[in-house]
Amino acid sequence: MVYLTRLEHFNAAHKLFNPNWSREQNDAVFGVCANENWHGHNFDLYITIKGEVDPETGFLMDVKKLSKLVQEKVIRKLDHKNLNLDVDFLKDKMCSTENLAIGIWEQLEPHLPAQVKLHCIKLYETRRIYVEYFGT
Ligand SMILES: Nc1nc2c(c(=O)[nH]1)N=C([C@H](O)[C@H](O)COP(=O)(O)OP(=O)(O)OP(=O)(O)O)CN2
Repeated sequence: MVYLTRLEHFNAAHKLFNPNWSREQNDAVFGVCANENWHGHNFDLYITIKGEVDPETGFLMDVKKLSKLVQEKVIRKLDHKNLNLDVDFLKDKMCSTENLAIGIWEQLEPHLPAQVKLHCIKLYETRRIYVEYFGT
């Protein structure tokens, strides 16, 4: 079994805000991240797939094709977007890094070629904050 990782990148705005709570409760729980007028992040997204090496190519999968797929199925929906307002797969969800990582997995996993499995979505919200998701 071999593991292959591709790094992608996107910028997006969001706020952490639970619409079922009062302004005060949101401020108390999320602090500046609940700022009504949004804040932004430069996200780094590490996509790790696993499987066996094809002896004819030496590849698990052509990483350029993986990148194209991630761009098409994930980055296009997120880059330069407002995560609370613009992203169909986050509708009615809290825009945390955890939910974003899970959503990215769900967008990508069904489209991978049969010979590879998705191993991990690792998503950096800031240099110091990241989430790893390994599926259900
Ligand atoms: N479990 C989670 N906790 C927090 C999340 C999250 O997605 N999951 N997100 C946030 C905020 O979005 C926040 O914007 C984090 O950024 P920041 O405070 O800038 O983070 P850093 O600690 O890296 O930066 P400092 O410069 O140290 O403030 C909060 N919590």
